[in-house]
Amino acid sequence: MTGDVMIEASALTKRYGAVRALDKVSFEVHRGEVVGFLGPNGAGKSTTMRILTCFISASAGMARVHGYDVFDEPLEVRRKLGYLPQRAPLYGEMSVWEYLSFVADMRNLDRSVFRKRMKGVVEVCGLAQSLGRDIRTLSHGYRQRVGLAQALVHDPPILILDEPTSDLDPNEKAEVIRYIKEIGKERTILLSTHNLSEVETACARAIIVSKGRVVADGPLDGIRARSGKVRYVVTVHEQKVLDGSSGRKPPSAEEVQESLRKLPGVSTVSELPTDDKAHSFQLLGALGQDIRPELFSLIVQKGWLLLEMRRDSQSLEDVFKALTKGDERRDRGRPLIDVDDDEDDAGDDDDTDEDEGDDGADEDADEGDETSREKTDKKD
Ligand SMILES: Nc1ncnc2c1ncn2[C@@H]1O[C@H](COP(=O)(O)OP(=O)(O)OP(=O)(O)O)[C@@H](O)[C@H]1O
Repeated sequence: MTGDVMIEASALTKRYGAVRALDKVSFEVHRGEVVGFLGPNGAGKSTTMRILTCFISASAGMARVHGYDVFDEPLEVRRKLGYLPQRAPLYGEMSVWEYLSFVADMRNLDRSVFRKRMKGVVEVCGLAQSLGRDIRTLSHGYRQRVGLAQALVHDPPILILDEPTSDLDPNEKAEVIRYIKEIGKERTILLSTHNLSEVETACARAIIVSKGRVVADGPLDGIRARSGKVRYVVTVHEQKVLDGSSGRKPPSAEEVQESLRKLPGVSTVSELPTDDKAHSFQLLGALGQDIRPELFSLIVQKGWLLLEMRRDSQSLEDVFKALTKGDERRDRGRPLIDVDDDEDDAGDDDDTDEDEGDDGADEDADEGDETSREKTDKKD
């Protein structure tokens, strides 16, 4: 293994027939990091994760997990990682304990090692009260906890979690994220999600993919600052003016907007909805400039009654939207436009359904889904 790189993807490309799902995706995840893997629907998150976990092969490029090549050394890779796919591979008729011991058997774990390990796993996933219950009787949130537990049974140093909180209610989401944070204290985690607040809670770094490409990779603060803009929110009273400005009339929204727009350094002014008797506006300005003094002078000079003024860097959500704009992928596919790397892909140009996984259970159902989705895409 080179240094402490635990996951390495280098120029990963994946084609499903005419669809280029991944286009030279490269990134590294280091020991101890909890990295958010973000992207809109169809951006290529699951495809990347399925390659890293040896469930499908790439059309081109290279990936290593804990220093092992996912194509040449899949058994070592699987030993080193725990994987929670989008739909956890669970057997509803088994109890939680039966299921986890079944997973341990699949992994050839010694019984005594399994029992010892279960203590920690059960605690960190909050399953102590549910071990005897049939999985089918559990809520979504608890099922995801069982999914997390199965990924931890063999004590892997690396976890790959594919949208572990989708389908959960807000309380369940918060719970699962709490468990992930706890687990992340001792492991390296790649966590895919649509939920930006989850990334802000659990991760210090994020990788954003869009249309099969990495469009941002770095600490969250760096990504937020990427837009090069800061945001100001200014709110003034709709019906009152500043004390001592009695001769003046309260401003109209148009007047406020027009005056704000004229301030030097302001690039965009947009009105924000508000329930109060107020006019509220969002302004965008350059990152290196602070226009609050000018804003304040303007407001005093006009005699407006200021209710709120704040300045903050753009939110992760703003940057995410800007970076992934137009990537709705409603067609769930992206046609192959350039074919510049054909020579890399000899013999693997038209990957069809190719789950190589042996995780059983619902994974089989996934495979069926994929086959039919692939057929639909091909027909289209
Ligand atoms: N088996 C398949 N056959 C054909 N196309 C596929 C297959 N699996 C994925 N795709 C396509 O590859 C692209 C990337 O899909 P992927 O599932 O990796 O995205 P994602 O970012 O995980 O999306 P989501 O958040 O919706 O799960 C999409 O256009 C999708 O339609």
